[in-house]
Amino acid sequence: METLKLLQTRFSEKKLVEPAPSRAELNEIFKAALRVPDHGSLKPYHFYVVEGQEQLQKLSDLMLDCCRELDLPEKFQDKAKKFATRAPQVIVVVAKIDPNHKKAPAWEQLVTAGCATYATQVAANALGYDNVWITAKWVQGTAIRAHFNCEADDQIVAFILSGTAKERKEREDKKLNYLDDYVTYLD
Ligand SMILES: Cc1cc2nc3c(=O)[nH]c(=O)nc-3n(C[C@H](O)[C@H](O)[C@H](O)COP(=O)(O)O)c2cc1C
Repeated sequence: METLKLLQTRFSEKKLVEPAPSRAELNEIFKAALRVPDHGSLKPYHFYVVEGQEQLQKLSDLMLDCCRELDLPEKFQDKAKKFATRAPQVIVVVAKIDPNHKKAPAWEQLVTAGCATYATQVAANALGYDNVWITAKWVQGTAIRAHFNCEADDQIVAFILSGTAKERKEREDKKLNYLDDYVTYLD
């Protein structure tokens, strides 16, 4: 699909089934993610690809642990229990933050990790796949942070649920109707 059209019509899909991007396709996707703007060329992110029932179930169990640790309401526990069945692949994006970097403060590094997440989503879309970026409060849980090797200042910024939409929505650009609310030209 034409690049501009893809960017203008991107949307999330939450009901995801097989197929998900293959290893070779993921390599192409991550090559796109690694080209996002990056003050200081720090590459302040790491991607973990979680696939297969065993690993997805492990992640679901960890989420449940974190719900208990953080005393999250029942609805989060229900979501955690169902997590392993939500998508065939989950791409976890961890912002690897150096709080003492001279040029790029922590917030800039976090923004770069966010850009890398978005680039991952859109690159997968360009290959014909669908996804949704979720987080939820369990990203602060001790067990999940440890599972993804988070150091003290690191932050899990995304679980990208990845696969193919069960029933793909039509692409539309209706969200471009209210540009004036978000854009001001100072001329
Ligand atoms: C940092 C971040 C965290 C998000 N966390 C969640 C989440 O936990 N659950 C959720 O349903 N959507 C979450 N979203 C929003 C979805 O990714 C998505 O953008 C939203 O459902 C709107 O759909 P659209 O992308 O098709 O416009 C998050 C988005 C961002 C940028």
